[in-house]
Amino acid sequence: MGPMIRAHSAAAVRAAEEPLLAAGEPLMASAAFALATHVVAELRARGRVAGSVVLLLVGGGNNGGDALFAGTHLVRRGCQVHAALVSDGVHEGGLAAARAAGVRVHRVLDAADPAAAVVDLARRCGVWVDAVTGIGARGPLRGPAAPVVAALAAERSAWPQEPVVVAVDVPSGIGVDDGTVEGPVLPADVTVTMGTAKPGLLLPPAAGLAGRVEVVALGLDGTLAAEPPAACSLTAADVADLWPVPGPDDHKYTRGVLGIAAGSQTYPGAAALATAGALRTGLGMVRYLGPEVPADLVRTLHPEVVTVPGRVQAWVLGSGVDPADAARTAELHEHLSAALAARLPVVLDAGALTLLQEDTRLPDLPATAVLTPHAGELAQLLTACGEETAREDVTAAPARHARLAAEITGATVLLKGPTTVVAAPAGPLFAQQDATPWLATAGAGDVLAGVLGALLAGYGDLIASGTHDGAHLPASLSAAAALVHGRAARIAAGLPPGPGEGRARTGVPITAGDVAAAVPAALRTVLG
Ligand SMILES: NC(=O)C1=CN([C@@H]2O[C@H](COP(=O)(O)OP(=O)(O)OC[C@H]3O[C@@H](n4cnc5c(N)ncnc54)[C@H](O)[C@@H]3O)[C@@H](O)[C@H]2O)[C@@H](O)CC1
Ligand SMILES: [K+]
Repeated sequence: MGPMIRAHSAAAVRAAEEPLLAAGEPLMASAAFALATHVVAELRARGRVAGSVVLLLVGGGNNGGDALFAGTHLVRRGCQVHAALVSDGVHEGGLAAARAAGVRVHRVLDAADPAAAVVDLARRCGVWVDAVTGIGARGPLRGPAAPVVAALAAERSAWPQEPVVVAVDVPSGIGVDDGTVEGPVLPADVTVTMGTAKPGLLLPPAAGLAGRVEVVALGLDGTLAAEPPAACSLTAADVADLWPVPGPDDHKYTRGVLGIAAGSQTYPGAAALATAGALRTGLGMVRYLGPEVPADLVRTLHPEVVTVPGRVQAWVLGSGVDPADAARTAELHEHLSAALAARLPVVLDAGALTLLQEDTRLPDLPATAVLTPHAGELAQLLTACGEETAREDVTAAPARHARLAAEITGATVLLKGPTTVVAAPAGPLFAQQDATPWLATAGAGDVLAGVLGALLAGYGDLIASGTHDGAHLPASLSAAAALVHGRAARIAAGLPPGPGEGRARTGVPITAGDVAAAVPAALRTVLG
């Protein structure tokens, strides 16, 4: 289990590089050697290295320079290397070294149709190295590089035996700092990233185009370790560090009591699923508060649940609650007021998000309130806050919108999606890609609310005491809950717990109940 994947912004990487470059550190030489090593490893994994034909797509900056120098090493390893120059000027030293080493240079921009010329060349190459732009990119790809990359992206998926695509630093054209994809991008199998990961390699939708991310430290790790990351992804090891494990002196109240006000006459299942998620996560007690129908169901399914009011250390409010139900929303308001007054953590899900939209407290929430919208709910919430937003705006830039909502409301925002993004008003963004598309099923969100609520309840006293690290703890716990929930879904679907683990398999359909039932198995892979 590796440590947290930390990503830093382009500006932070440049600032960290500066003193090393000033001291004469040969960063590009190191980057190029590491890149060549990774290309060789990919070739070896697929057959032989010598005799392989490699295409370098070379842009006008140092990103292209990395590839040209890497080309010299690949020639030495017996590869036939072609460099397609997709910019009028390219790194001079790199070009001279590449030519001297025997890299075949193609000035494709002189062709009548540069995209067709590159595709022609690419068809002869088993590995494509994407070095058009790196952290120096401004906006989506433009100029002649844009149609070239678009043509290669189309060509790649049309191949019976797809080429291996290795992106240098980032897949060219992604939003390096925000993970947006606003123009053509060539999806990579591997991204060899320099110094540290970049936010766009973790954040959706760009993260889905980066493939496996290999970080080449380049000696920047010391400097960057002291810098808070711009984005990060928790690993199982991080979650194990965060997870509350009971000691011999613990009892149910010290382990955490979670109040759940979820479910309704119309949607009683939400109450059962949120409760199931919470109980399987492990906590002292669940107190379910709601009308008779869901309460009966909860008691029948989970006799360990208490259904009378009393002390709690965290709340889950709103899953399966109809915002048009006046009596029920009045109860939610009451619970929310009590939670906020006591500085207790509170998960605001589904119906609670809708009722928040008319609430004067919306811009004044603490980071200990965790909102759990999906893209459509986040768009509605932002619109209610005066930021006209459509669902598509959120899916195109999830991190930016989650952060905006956190800044406006003061709350922590867990944005549900294929990749879960967590944003607090300050501090790093979290991106968790632990689940499987099978998790897109009714009730899965209720289970997540329960898992998160239980985890927050375990930290409830600490959070209420205000002695924790400000905004960061609820965000870290939210990311941890997303990881465990995602792993539970994978296990329930018959997949290996971590996305990178085991043979690629399709998995089988799951229900939300299956996910809740698999939470202990997911925790076994985390806590051991
Ligand atoms: N500073 C250094 O010595 C090091 C830099 N490294 C590499 O250098 C990269 C950064 O190099 P640069 O700062 O030269 O920048 P890049 O090479 O990332 O990009 C700059 C080039 O891309 C063009 N460009 C910018 N936006 C574009 C767009 N939207 N569409 C098409 N072309 C666009 C520019 O005109 C310029 O030619 C890193 O990503 C990394 O790969 C590594 O070699 C490590 C050491
Ligand atoms: K690149």
